[in-house]
Amino acid sequence: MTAPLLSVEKVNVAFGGVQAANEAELDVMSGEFLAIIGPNGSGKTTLINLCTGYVKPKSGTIRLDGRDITRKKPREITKLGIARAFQIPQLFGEHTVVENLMLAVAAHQGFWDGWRPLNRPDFRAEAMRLLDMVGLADVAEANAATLPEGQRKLTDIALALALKPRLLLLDEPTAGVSGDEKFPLMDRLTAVLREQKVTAVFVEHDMDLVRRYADRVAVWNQGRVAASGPPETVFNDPMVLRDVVGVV
Ligand SMILES: Nc1ncnc2c1ncn2[C@@H]1O[C@H](COP(=O)(O)OP(=O)(O)OP(=O)(O)O)[C@@H](O)[C@H]1O
Repeated sequence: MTAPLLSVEKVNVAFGGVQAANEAELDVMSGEFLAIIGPNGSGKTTLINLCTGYVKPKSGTIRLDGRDITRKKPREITKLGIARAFQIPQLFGEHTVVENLMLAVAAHQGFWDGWRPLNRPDFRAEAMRLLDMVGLADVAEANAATLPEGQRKLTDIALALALKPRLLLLDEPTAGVSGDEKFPLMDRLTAVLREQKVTAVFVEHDMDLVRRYADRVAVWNQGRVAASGPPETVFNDPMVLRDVVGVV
């Protein structure tokens, strides 16, 4: 059997009396598009924080391609290949879209030291390549603050791809996006990730999106996976329907 790209092994973390990860176990296979669903407060964002180094577990191990990354800093984890797209895209609104991308490209290449000129042709070319990939070349010169939410999300994805990740973690990629924009956004996102061979884990509350886009669903409940499998199996599980889908 192939080894998982990411493995979460018996991970525990508590905040006060809340057990946000409770002997959590999860394997993510290379090439998967895995959805994480579950009730509010069940630990979905904590899982992302653990895998990106923003929260350290009390016990347990997290591995990327077999390598222990449990105690590594967020920057080191990014370098090893895990990127994250935030629920609320963090863009420099007063700068153009392409300038935002150029900063990410420069940072990834180690040029983020505040004085080197960032406006290099090679940074711009790479930034434009990434924007083209997510379908935003036309708005490259627009101020980031003027973009509609769906395009802001795609810009955020392009920023994450600038880091050349093997695994991308997305916390509610369509949160705040209008109903009309959701499906085109997810179509573009999944196409780009498959084309770039990036494995993805996405936390999602919209079950229509999960049914349509996930290869596999992991149902989070009380800090651990309560069920997992292809969408058609998971959404026919009476426990999931009763305890999770009814409340998400
Ligand atoms: N940094 C923190 N400090 C204190 N408590 C936290 C922290 N992070 C998470 N928690 C708590 O841990 C539990 C799990 O939170 P988490 O955000 O991971 O859940 P979630 O499943 O992502 O919820 P939602 O669907 O509402 O985003 C919650 O009770 C939350 O209040």
